[in-house]
Amino acid sequence: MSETTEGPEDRGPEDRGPEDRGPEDRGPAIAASTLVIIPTYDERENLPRIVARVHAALPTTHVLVVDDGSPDGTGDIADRLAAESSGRIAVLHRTEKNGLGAAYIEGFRWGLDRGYAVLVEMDADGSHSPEQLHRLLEQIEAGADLVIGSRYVPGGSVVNWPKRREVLSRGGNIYSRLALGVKIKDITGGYRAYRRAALESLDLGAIESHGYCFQVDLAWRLIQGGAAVVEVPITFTEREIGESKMSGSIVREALVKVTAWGFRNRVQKLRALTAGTKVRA
Ligand SMILES: Nc1nc2c(ncn2[C@@H]2O[C@H](COP(=O)(O)OP(=O)(O)O[C@H]3O[C@H](CO)[C@@H](O)[C@H](O)[C@@H]3O)[C@@H](O)[C@H]2O)c(=O)[nH]1
Repeated sequence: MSETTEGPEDRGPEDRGPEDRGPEDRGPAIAASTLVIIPTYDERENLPRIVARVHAALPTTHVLVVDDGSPDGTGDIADRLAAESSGRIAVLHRTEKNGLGAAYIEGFRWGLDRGYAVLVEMDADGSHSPEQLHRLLEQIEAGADLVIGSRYVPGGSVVNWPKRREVLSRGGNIYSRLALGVKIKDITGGYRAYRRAALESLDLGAIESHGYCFQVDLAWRLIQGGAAVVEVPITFTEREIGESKMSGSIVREALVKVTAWGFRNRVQKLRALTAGTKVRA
């Protein structure tokens, strides 16, 4: 299904100890065992910029690009970046566009197999600022299982997003909160850091969400499992180059799935209530 291009050294974080921390290390110590996963579809101009920003902000952090056979040649650019990266960038090539969820799951598996302590989700288009990644990692170091970079907590913001997109996003978050009974303000947000144990606790093979409701799906599964989920404020900036891959079918998938999860949860709670046991969330 997919093939990997790795940088020349192909060293996972398990190969490095604290003695390897040099003066170039910036940000929290855990940055050196962090993998930033960047899914790409037609992001040829954005990819080199975002990768350079990640490494300028956190020089020891590794990057995995998961490209779905982008027609614009993003995959070739990713290969070139990997070849020049001294092992800090790797690339997973998938044969065709198959959704954000499937791309991330393949990236998570790759990162878990190689021993990374933290796995980060980040868009390629610059909406998620690598300069704010340390905020997410600091919360992982403080004990969180999942940290969501949040546009909708105090201090968070959205810059240059078309009004209808912001309304859709805010509406989707309010609907998810009501349907699922959770307190998270930005459960659809895609700038995240996962502690590896949190991902290991999930049956990744059972996750079928294709589009952006994948974000809700994962957070919801973790909340139900009792994980510590924390939001930190971020500034989300609309892309300057290229186009969003958001579509009607992505919105419909989210609406149908979130409604079904919420309904199922209410039924479970009712059953538990009558049986005298407790259901999370
Ligand atoms: N490999 C792969 N990558 C994809 C696919 N679809 C989208 N991507 C990549 O996923 C990232 C996000 O896609 P965009 O289409 O730019 O997202 P957006 O509209 O800005 O989405 C925003 O809202 C989503 C839903 O709330 C969020 O999940 C996302 O993080 C962001 O906040 C980009 O790097 C894009 O290339 C796919 O099928 N396959």
